[in-house]
Amino acid sequence: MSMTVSEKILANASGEKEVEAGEIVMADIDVAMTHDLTGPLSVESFERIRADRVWDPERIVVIFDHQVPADSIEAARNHMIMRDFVRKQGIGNFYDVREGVCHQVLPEKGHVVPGEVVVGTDSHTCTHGALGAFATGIGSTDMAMVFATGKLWFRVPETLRFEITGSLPEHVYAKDVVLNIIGRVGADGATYMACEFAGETVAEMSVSDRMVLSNMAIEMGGKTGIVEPDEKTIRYVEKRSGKPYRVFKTDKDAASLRVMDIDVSELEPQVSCPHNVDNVKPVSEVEGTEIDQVFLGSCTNGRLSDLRDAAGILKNRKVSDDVRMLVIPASREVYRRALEEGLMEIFVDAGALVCNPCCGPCLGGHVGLLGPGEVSLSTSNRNFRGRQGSPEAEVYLSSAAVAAASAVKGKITHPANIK
Ligand SMILES: CC(C)[C@H](C(=O)O)[C@@H](O)C(=O)O
Ligand code: SF4
Repeated sequence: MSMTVSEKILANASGEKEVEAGEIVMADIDVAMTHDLTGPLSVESFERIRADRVWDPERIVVIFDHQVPADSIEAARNHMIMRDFVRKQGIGNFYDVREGVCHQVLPEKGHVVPGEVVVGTDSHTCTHGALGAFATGIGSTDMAMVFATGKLWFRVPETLRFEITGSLPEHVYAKDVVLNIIGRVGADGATYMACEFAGETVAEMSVSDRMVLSNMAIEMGGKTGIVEPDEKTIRYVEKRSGKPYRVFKTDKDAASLRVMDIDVSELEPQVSCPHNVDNVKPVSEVEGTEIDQVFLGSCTNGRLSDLRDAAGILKNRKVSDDVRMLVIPASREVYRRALEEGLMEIFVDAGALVCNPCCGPCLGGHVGLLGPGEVSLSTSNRNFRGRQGSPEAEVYLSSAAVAAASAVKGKITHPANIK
């Protein structure tokens, strides 16, 4: 039977020859990730169901990223609960406060390979689909069951495949592509679907750019965001992981497959406007909007290429006196490489604040919150009311290049217009 890549992975994981969209399967979990914010509830539920030992400590990854270093007594207590769990269960894959955002660190450290089923107690776990895995966010209580049994049930999703063609114009990035798609499809337009990103534009993209696409699949309701593995994926994975992998691809005549064609050759930089991610406009329509803060970072756009794009614009320029700019590398590896390349010097000289790798103000729980009436331009993935602090603040979302150009001007600016 013809199947999509997601169906093939779920069939393989549940010991079936074939599965169909809509069917319920019980799948073996390859990687189970939890973090400092949602982990304590999983641990509590695990104890409540009287589970004693986790099914396989090697398949569990625990990472602290949302509130690091601890910014409250409650956060410190959460860290203690998780450190204790890790110790008791003998979990070796543990990243304490220093490593960065889960969705960057897991791929970087080789925890994810093509063909796997990856679950995490975080909605942006879909990011890992960029490596050809079926990756999805689950609830903390579901995770307790995964910890205990190594299995989880899934309804096999239908697939919505975006066939993306055309070369990206200057100043246009993966972020613009995915914002444009979300603007067209709507925040609930792909609910419970496997969003598949394909076509020549995706083939041209680096693995890190593909992660931007997969990362935002959840913002249109997607169950996962997946890219079929190719040589770039294999190269990325072989450099970082010794795990065996399986390459699955979509059969074009799979019954559950819907295809949407997207041509990006004329695309302008895109901005998602308050207070919904699908309120997407070309930058020219919002150019000149005054901003108070720029946040360059997160699991969407805190990677080395984003820091490079921003530094390219900030070099020999200054962040506007009216703007606070926060630069938060997505991981320690990104931080380290940015240091080596001299990018951090550029940010500091421009007047930006560089923080330790973490989620930062992305979900309004840690550093750099907004006050009432303030406006933020952020490279992250959500702009709901109150997302980065005050419910009376406004959050716009963009690429790293638009964020950097706007930081210089103090208002939303097309990167071509900074001279
Ligand atoms: C804290 C966590 C539950 C949450 C998520 O699931 O996505 C966060 O990472 C976010 O981005 O809103
Ligand atoms: S960076 Fe933002 S979106 Fe990503 S995991 Fe952290 S809080 Fe969630």
